[in-house]
Amino acid sequence: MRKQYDNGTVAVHELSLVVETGTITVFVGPSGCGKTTLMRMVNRMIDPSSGTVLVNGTDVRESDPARLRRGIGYVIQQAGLFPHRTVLDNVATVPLLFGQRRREARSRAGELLELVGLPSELGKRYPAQLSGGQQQRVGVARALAADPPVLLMDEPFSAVDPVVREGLQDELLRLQAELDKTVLFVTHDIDEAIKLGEKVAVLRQGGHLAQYAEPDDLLAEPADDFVTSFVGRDRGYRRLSFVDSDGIRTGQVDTVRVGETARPSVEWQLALDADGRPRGWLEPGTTVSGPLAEDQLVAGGSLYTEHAPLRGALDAALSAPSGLGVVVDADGGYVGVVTARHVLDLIERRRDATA
Ligand SMILES: Nc1ncnc2c1ncn2[C@@H]1O[C@H](COP(=O)(O)OP(=O)(O)OP(=O)(O)O)[C@@H](O)[C@H]1O
Repeated sequence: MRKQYDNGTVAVHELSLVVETGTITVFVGPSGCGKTTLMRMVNRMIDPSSGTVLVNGTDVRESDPARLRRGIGYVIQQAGLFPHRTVLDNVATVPLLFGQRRREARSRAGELLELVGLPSELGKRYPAQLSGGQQQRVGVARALAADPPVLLMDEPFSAVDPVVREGLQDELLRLQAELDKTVLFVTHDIDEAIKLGEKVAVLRQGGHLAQYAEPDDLLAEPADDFVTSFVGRDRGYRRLSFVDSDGIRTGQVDTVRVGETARPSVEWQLALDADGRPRGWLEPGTTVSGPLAEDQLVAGGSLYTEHAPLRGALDAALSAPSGLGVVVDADGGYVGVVTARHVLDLIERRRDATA
């Protein structure tokens, strides 16, 4: 399909692509490359100049717009909530519009708030009384209220800080594992695209499709210079997100307990809390008199949960002051340590094995 606006701007140039049902497909590209135009052609807020959009095999132009949009949730940046309605009524908007009883709609809205990770008490507040990340979750809950099979998400997380953003991304992946929606997700952040997309469509100016591939393939074999520059210089490192850590060597390190007496050592010692979770490092040569307190510790690096992809293991090693990445189990308990050398050895061994 193609979209040329009245002023002559070609926002989408002869784009043709199929999105798998029940998966997250991410559209990524620089500002102005036609991503929003594309989303809006799917729910008929904009009509294509030529070509067709099929949803479940039906041309959207043959569907009644109100019915069509009921089956397609739309989440946008800044959430776009109604400021004078409570959070609960915001979420219940569409079901009410379609004649559901107020009591039922509100009770379902309360369930949806919990589903997106918000306490239902927040339902009584107005949008301005929530943080940006909470508003974004309400936006997702509202889009899910009509239980649409298709969700359009247009830069839904770009207005929040990186930490909140990561939480929202994790939440979306968790929800998707449960709900199996067909999600079309727009972003200009390649890291977000790679994390969320089962397939990623890279667009360039004029809505040209530069590459449509699974994230790992995109990083391994960018189709051209544009995609190469877009996926960035760190793509070798990013690709480790898709590499398993089977067979990685790990080691052990001396541990001490916070609140107990620690012996001086010429080695780094890892401090654990009473539940065996890492709290930080005791630097070599530190003398401790009396029970070990948290303020005597050097902050640790990122933690690597065992069996997670290799990127986390390398990051843990590189970010630890001791150079020893801390490996934890699913409950956060200390398991062992991993070094950058261990990660590189594993990569080399695998390369040798396939050569
Ligand atoms: N109503 C309109 N009339 C004319 N041109 C438009 C209109 N809407 C968008 N455009 C132009 O079409 C192109 C694509 O816009 P679109 O909003 O789809 O891009 P985008 O990739 O979503 O951008 P961003 O990442 O900045 O949101 C841009 O050049 C834009 O200026």
